[in-house]
Amino acid sequence: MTFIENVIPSSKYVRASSEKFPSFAYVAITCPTRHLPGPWYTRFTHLRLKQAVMSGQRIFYVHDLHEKYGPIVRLSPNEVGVADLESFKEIHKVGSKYLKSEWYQRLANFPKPGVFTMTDPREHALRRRLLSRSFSRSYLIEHWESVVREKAQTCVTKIKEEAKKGKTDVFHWWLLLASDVSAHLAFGQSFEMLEHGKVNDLMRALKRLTIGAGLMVEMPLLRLLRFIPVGIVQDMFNANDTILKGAGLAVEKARSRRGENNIFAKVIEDCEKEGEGHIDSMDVRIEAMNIIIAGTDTTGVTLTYLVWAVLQRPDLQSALEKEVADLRPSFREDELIALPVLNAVIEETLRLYGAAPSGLPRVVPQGGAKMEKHFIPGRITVSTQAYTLHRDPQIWKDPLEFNPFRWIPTPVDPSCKVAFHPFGAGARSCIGIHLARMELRYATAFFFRECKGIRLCESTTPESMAFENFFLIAPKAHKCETTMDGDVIGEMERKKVEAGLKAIEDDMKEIEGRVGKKVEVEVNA
Ligand code: HEM
Repeated sequence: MTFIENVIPSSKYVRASSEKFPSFAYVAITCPTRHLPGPWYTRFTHLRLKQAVMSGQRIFYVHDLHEKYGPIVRLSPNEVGVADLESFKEIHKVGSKYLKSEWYQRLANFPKPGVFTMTDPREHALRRRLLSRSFSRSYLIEHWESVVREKAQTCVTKIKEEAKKGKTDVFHWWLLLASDVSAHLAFGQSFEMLEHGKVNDLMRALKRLTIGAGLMVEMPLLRLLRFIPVGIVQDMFNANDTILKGAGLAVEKARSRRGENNIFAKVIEDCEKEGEGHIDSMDVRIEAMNIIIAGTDTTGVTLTYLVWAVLQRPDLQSALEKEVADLRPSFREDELIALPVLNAVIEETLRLYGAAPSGLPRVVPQGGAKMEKHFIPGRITVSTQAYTLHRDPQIWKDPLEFNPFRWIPTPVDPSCKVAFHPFGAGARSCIGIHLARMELRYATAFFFRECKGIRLCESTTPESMAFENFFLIAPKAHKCETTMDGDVIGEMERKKVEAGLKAIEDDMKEIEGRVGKKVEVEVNA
């Protein structure tokens, strides 16, 4: 690979050019996106974009470029950012010819692609149809609602116990909840991670492997690290076989007709009954892992930001606490769906803090496409990011304000409805949406019912909660501490006294300024 190919990889025109004229001038002149708006250096290289990706800043970098250059912006010679609503609809509509880019294939760290990483539309449609039935709302309600409810309740009990003793990290607990739910669905048995307060070895290994895959997709040379015989490095870059072996339990459970089945029992049954599609035992293992990867951090992070957003607004917190306090003790999801404040808070959290706001890369079909007023050539990658569309002032009133009441009454403005896509859109939208919403509703309801008056700890600040963006977002500090310890009224009184003393100090300074000398005052508390 020449230097130029390294800077602009996997591009035919660069390969041809580097053989003849290995010069930047040639690259800039032949760049297929040279006519589009964007910083000058993006005609030559993807390095600036890559730097943003590797430092966890991609959504901010791309968002700033849209603010500066408009809804269509060149991000690298082969990639274009799109924040235009009409183009977004075209790219993600059902039956779209814009297919997932090879980025997803490179992300697949297993021997075969699964539903998330498949790029071939026919292969994907067959697999998706098989899995969809197990993720439909009616199937989930019939078979899994009680499991989700029970786990959300256990999780909140743990949070409350810890919060009363001092402080509790809700980020840790929400991740455990989502992990426990996904694993139970995939394996057909509870790993009791909530009960133990920590993830099990298989989940820990899977997490490391996912981090490794995320790094390798950006820096393919890291694959060489597979040969370094150090435990943590092996876990990140070479643990596929061990993990897939562990995932064999998913197959076992699905094939046994005894005891608790997992979601694949239905998939295999349908597959055998109707003879449509094919899913072998390796596919089941891979999909089991995919569901855990796709269903854990997404839900855990979203719940964490929900708590963070609400606890900063005492009026909203009281309204939510009151709404869920009125539920009957054995409430079900149907009743939660009818609660206006609870659902509005979830929607607004998904708008500003949904865990997957990054660019979703798709390839422009052959022949190219017109987007806004620009022509985008075929085979160029276009990516739309929810982070930008969810903050577009042309679509949302006061877009940066966390205001759940914009969702009441529904339906909201039609363009908001189109632009709102925390779960993606079209044929590749999130298959776990009903499960995720069920978890969000139960966890939020139990939390604000059981943990009345819970507060953010001083360690939880806008800086600690700033986004780190590695495809998903997460709080920079990797924690979100809350507390129910101490006397809330006393705490409020202390704050009032402090505010009063500050006001007196300010007045004194002003008087001193006027009289031109220091004034002594005695405060008797
Ligand atoms: C709040 C929680 C969640 C959010 C914000 C979320 C978000 C998303 C988004 C944006 C996509 C589209 C990705 C793309 O186009 O590249 C997606 C796809 C997907 N999600 Fe989720 N997700 C959540 C929860 C879940 C859960 C609980 C599961 C399963 C247990 C799940 C499984 C999947 C799968 C398998 C796909 C790929 C679908 C396909 O390509 O056909 N997600 N999700």
